[in-house]
This record gives sequence, structure tokens and C-alpha cells, in this order.
Amino acid sequence: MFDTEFLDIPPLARAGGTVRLPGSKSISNRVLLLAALSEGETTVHDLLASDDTAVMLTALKRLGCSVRQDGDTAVIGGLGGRLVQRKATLFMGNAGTAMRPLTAALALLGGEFELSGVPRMHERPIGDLVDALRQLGCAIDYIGNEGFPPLRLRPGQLKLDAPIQVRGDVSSQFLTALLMALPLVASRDIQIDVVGELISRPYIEITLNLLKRFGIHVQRPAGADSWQRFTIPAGSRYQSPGEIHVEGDASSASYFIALGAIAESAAGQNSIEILGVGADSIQGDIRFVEAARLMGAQIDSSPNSLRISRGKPGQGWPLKAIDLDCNHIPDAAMTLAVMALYADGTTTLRNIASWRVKETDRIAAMACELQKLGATVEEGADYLKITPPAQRADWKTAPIHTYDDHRVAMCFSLAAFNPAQLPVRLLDPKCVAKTFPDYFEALFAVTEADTACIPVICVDGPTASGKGSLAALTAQRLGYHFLDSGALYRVSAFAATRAGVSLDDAAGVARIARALPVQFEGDRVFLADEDVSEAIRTEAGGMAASKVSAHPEVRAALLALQHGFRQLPGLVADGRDMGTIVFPDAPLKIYLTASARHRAERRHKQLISKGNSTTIVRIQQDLEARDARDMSRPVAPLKPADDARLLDNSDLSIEESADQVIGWWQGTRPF
Ligand SMILES: Nc1ncnc2c1ncn2[C@@H]1O[C@H](COP(=O)(O)OP(=O)(O)O)[C@@H](O)[C@H]1O
Ligand SMILES: Nc1ccn([C@@H]2O[C@H](COP(=O)(O)OP(=O)(O)O)[C@@H](O)[C@H]2O)c(=O)n1
Repeated sequence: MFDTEFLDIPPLARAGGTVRLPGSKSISNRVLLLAALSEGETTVHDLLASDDTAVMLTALKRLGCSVRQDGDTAVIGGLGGRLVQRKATLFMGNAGTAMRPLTAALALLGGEFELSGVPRMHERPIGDLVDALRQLGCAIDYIGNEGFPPLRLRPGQLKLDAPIQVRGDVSSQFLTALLMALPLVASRDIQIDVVGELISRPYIEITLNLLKRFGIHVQRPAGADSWQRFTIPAGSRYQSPGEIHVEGDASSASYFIALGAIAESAAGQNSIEILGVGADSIQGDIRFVEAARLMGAQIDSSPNSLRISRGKPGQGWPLKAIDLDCNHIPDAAMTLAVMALYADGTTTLRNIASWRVKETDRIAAMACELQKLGATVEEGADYLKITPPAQRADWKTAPIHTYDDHRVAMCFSLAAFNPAQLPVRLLDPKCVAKTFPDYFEALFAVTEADTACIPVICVDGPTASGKGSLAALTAQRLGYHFLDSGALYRVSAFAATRAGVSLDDAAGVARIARALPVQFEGDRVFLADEDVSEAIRTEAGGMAASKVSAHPEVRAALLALQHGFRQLPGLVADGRDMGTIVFPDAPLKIYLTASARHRAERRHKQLISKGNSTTIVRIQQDLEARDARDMSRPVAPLKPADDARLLDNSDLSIEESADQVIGWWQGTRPF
């Protein structure tokens, strides 16, 4: 997951490959609650691991439910409709799929509970659900503002004789909440009447579908009223299905469907394949496929997978502008708003008023951020009209606010295919954790940028100047990859010695370097399966590295390996010749120095902390000898690149040095 302050996505050029989707959020949270309410144990496979499901799992545990987790499988011990814990304070984060149904279930089961969430949750209406529950005799108080969480629940006197009225035109989650809670008290038939037109019906279909899997058969009238009246039959009882599989998230699929529709194919690939969701999906957002087809996407579907490619020029590319009622795909339709940037005219998305009460006011958010990219946007109470930038030169870039809304962040990643080849900066990228913590990793695994567009920051300098520390911290703050090129020379020398090859045998060491089975995992370095991190980082290891690094054959042998680290979304590389030889086109090069005395003191501290005994004077002599060799060798000598910025960190901390580098980096960016 990228938990950086911002994520810069370089201009993307192509896409291709296979994506396995994380489990559906809507299904995961419903299944967890139903399993908890049921009699018996339920094994839930392919459960989504995300903020919203974590909220639900924590709440269920606090209510006395047993939960055993192993990877993406969870075993839930059902409460059998009885609460073990009748008093609890529950934090619901920003998870509507946890807040609404738990409120209903706990209010009906009786007990003393407080349910609260993040500030945005306290702005998301819940009054219609509370009104419906009060009709049933539940005792519910607003702790803060009338109509909004946080809520206090107390035991009440249930009256189940009259039909219950609930509004259906604000959020379908209110009806879902009642449908999931009422079977707990169905000693007689319970009728729910929906007032106003029911929105987001597909989500109710998911609820009804899953209720059936857990033994509850909701009755509905035939004909025109089939979405207005729901009856829970007397004697309904939750029964665990034993095992249940969660489908891939159809809303999350929308980003990769859009990707397939807008990106040229990567070499050797002709489409994006999505596994885990397909034509047999019970999720309403699967109908995003139809909308994407209308815009020109070429999509083949099988029961459990999808294959998407971009249309040929004039036949689906550029995308076709559409005018669509999006009530049936409220979440996935946001993705259409970004696809509209690649369309041949004005796209209108209608009947999307529910966007205003989601994680953020999504109509306002999308309008504001799309305009930052150069689109012309008209925003209405329940619609958006989007006209893309007229020409390549009209595209703009700016930091994109994500409003703590996972979908805004995921949508705008697709703007990186803009024809102006501008990078896209997303603020607070970790908000995707709500439903898809590894979204960006999944995106980068199936997209390609032109190599020259993938940024590299080079940090070169003498030994113990702090290059490694600075480069690693800078990489971490930017969410970039990190290359410790010195480690490659160290490992080459180590492997050569191990193989009995003399360090003076240039061809022999080069042969070993060319096929070096080296792997980096965090700050650990592996040679094949062996952790050699400590072994290579001795002073002797540094000297040996310095020796082999003077052979042109060895340097040439390691070049391709180093270039391979230049991957999305970017790289920070440390060494001696990163800016001069390996990445000469890097947009930022740092030449890092500190006085020999400072460097010797730092290295001394580092070595004694690892239990090695040595003196500062000895270290200073060693490092000056190594500097002299590195600077005077004929190939790739240590020297600042002509366009490098000099940074003397003798009196700077690692953090201050990183601040300086990131400050310079910001200066090179177009935002
Ligand atoms: N700016 C700094 N101020 C103080 N100590 C530093 C600084 N930068 C690095 N160090 C310390 O100096 C030692 C050597 O740093 P390292 O990053 O390994 O250097 P290099 O990669 O240039 O050989 C480490 O123990 C590190 O914590
Ligand atoms: N890009 C690089 C990186 C390291 N090296 C060599 O490898 C040796 C060890 O590199 P390192 O970065 O691990 O060394 P320290 O700076 O940590 O002491 C250096 O002394 C250089 O001689 C190089 O020639 N080119």
C-alpha cells in the first residue's frame, strides 16, 4: 500500500495482463454480519481485507463473536441470533456497510450500544433508518446532530404488528439494514413498505441473494410493486451455509475495465483480463460492462472473468460520449466520469444524486478535480456533464484531492493516460485502503510507461556520506523503488570469493555478476536463498566491492540489472555513477558529501553498533583510500554529474537531507 503524502503517477502508455480482484466490499461485509447472526460456523473464503471489513470484524469480535482468520479466509462462529455482549461502544470508521446494518441488528436485539465513526460518517444521513426502527419500538438517540451518527441504542419494546415504512430514495442501505435485521425477530410475518422510489436496486438484489444463502426467503409481490414491498416470513431463522465464497469486487473491476478501454496494448498482450468477477456476478456494478461497451470498450465475458481491449481507431477509440442514467451503477459510474476525458464529445451521467451522500460529495468532488485536468464540467443536483479538453495542449495537471474517498483516488489514476503525457499527482493515496489496499500495485503490474517517463532520483557520493540512508528515506516518502547499487558490487565480490574466483579476474567476476541471483527484500539482501546482508556490509566487503567495481567488464555486466530497477512509479538509486553513467537522463541528481571526519565517525558508530571493533582513525584511513580508488579509476570514476546538485550533509540529519532532496524534487515537477 502507498501510505505516502502523495503519489505521482508518471504518464502511462500501455496496458496488458491479468488482474485478480480483491473480494467485493458489499458482499464481504454483508456475509460477515449474516455469519455472525447465524446459528453455526461459517467459513468465508476470498474475504476482502480492507478498512471497511476490518471495522466490521472488530465490531463483531467486540459483540462476542468468535473470528479466526487465515489469509483471506475467515471462520465466523455465529451468535445464533443472541447477543453475548449487551453493552459496547463500537467505532464504524467510514463504513456505511457496517454502520447501517449493525445499527438495525443491535437496535432489534436490544442492549446498550454506542455507534460512532470518523467525522465524515457523522455527516452521512441515517435518520430514515432510525425513523423506521423507532416505528418498531427501538429506542435510539442521536448523540450529536439529529439525523446523523453517532447513535446511542437502548433496549426498547418491540411492536411488529404494523407494516414498517422506510424511505428508499436516499440510500438503499437503509432497506438492506432492515432486511438483514428483521429476520432476528420474525415471530410473525413482518412487512416493509418502501416509501419513494427505491434507488440502487442492485444492492438490494445482493442483500436478497445473500439472505437466501443464509436461509431467509424474503417475499415480494409480483409486478409493479415488486420493489416497494418486502415480507420476512414468520419463523425465519438464520442458518449458516457452512462455506461461502466472496466474489471479486465488481466496482473495483470498473477501473481495470476502463483501463482496458483507454490503453493501447502492451507488447505481446492484447487485452486486460480480470479474474474473480464476470457475467454470473450477483453485484449490480457488473452492469458497468454495458456502460463501458456503450463507450466503445471491447469486452468478452465468461461466468467468472472478463477480457477487455481498446477499440480500433474510429470503432471505439476515441471513446464515444454517452448520455446515461446511472442509477443502477452508482459506484462504478464514477469511473465513467474519468473515461469521459477520453471521449469524442460531452458525456452526461444522470440520476446520480446518491453520490452526494457517499464518502464525500462525489458530484462536487469529481467536478472539481476533472476541471483541474482541463475538462469542462457542468454540475447539477443529480447529474454531471463532462467535456474533455479539446486538444492535447488543453490538458493540465495539478495535485488531485482525493477527499478520503477510495473511488476518487482510483478513478483519477486513469488520467495518467492523458495524451499530453503529464504525470498525475494523487494526494493521500492510502485512502484506497477502504476497499482495495493494493490498488496501485495492481495497476502498476498491468501498465507500462515509456522508460524515459519513469522518474529516477540519483544519489551519488563517497562512502559513508549517508547515500543509502538518504536514498531509502526519499524512496519511502515518494513511494518509489530503491536501488542500492553498491550492494550489487558487494554481492558480486562476495559471490566471486565464494566461487574461488580471484577479485583481479575481471572476466571471471563479470561472468558471476552477469548471472547474479540477487534479491532485495526491504533492507535485506539475498544471494539465491541465502541472506547475505551482514556478510556483504563489512568494511572488507566494501573494499572488495571497490576492487571489483574497477573492472569495466563487471560494470557492464551489472548495467542491465540496474536498469531493471527503473519501474513504476519511480526510482531512487544510490551509488557512485548513478547520475553519470547508469541513469544519465535522471531529472534529479544529488552528489552527497560530508567531511571525511564526519563520515568516519558515522561509519564507526554503525560498525560498533553491529559489534565490530575498530577505531575512527583506521576507518578514516580506509574510507579515504576507498574514495581515492573510486575517484581515480578510469571507468565510471566517482565524480558529480555535470547537472548534479551538491549536498553537504555534515551538519544535517537524515530527515533534513531528505527534506532538501524532496524540496528540489518538487521543483522539477509540473504541479
Ligand atoms: N545526515 C546524516 N547525519 C548523521 N548520520 C547519518 C546521516 N546520514 C547517514 N548517517 C549515518 O551514517 C551511516 C552511514 O550511512 P549510509 O547511508 O550507510 O552511507 P552510505 O550509503 O553513503 O555509505 C549510517 O549509520 C547512517 O545512519
Ligand atoms: N554505483 C556504484 C556503487 C558502488 N560502487 C563500488 O562499490 C563499493 C561499495 O559501495 P557501497 O555504496 O555499498 O559503499 P558505501 O558507500 O556504503 O561504503 C564502493 O566503494 C564503490 O567502489 C561503484 O563502483 N558504483
